[in-house]
Amino acid sequence: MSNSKRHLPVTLVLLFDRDKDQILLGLKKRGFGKNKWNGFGGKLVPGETVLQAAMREMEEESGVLVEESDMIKCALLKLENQNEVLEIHVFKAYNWRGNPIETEEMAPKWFSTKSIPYEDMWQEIRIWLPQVLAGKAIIFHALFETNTPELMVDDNWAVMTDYELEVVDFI
Ligand SMILES: COc1nc(N)nc2c1ncn2[C@H]1C[C@H](O)[C@@H](COP(=O)(O)OP(=O)(O)OP(=O)(O)O)O1
Repeated sequence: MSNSKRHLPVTLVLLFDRDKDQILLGLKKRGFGKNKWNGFGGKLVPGETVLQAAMREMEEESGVLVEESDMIKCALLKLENQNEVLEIHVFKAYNWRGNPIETEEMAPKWFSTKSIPYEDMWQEIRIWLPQVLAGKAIIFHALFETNTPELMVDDNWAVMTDYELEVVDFI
């Protein structure tokens, strides 16, 4: 990986209802990743830690409050294209306050963990999410090719050309 590329940290929170074996996903209503299902998260604001950003974005996008102590770090995704490395800090949570509501950015929906809508999600999720569902902590590094216009499917994240997935004890 090139260290000279811009590294952009963002957060992603996955909420699990253990009793019902369900995961909360949101359909992105606008901007980057519009019409894709994903967890809840986004960019850090200046002065914020990754954990603070994860809590804030979760509440802003879903109306659900997850306490800091209930955020469990479960994955670090390093998604690299020609220009930058998107570093996605992924947390899972089993405890929260409030009920999910539709917001300006996301329309939430509970899914059985056995029927995740992978076909309507970012392409790399189907590779790493099953590991997280199995209770593993992972570091995932993927390379994306962006200069093949005829293959462009996801804006700047056209085609994943290679990846490594490492199961780790902690992140
Ligand atoms: C490129 O592939 C991606 N894969 C996955 N799994 N998740 C992604 C990918 N690209 C973005 N995301 C996720 C990571 C974050 O949770 C959000 C970023 O969303 P956004 O760019 O809208 O960030 P915000 O801070 O909410 O943006 P604005 O407030 O400026 O709208 O998407």
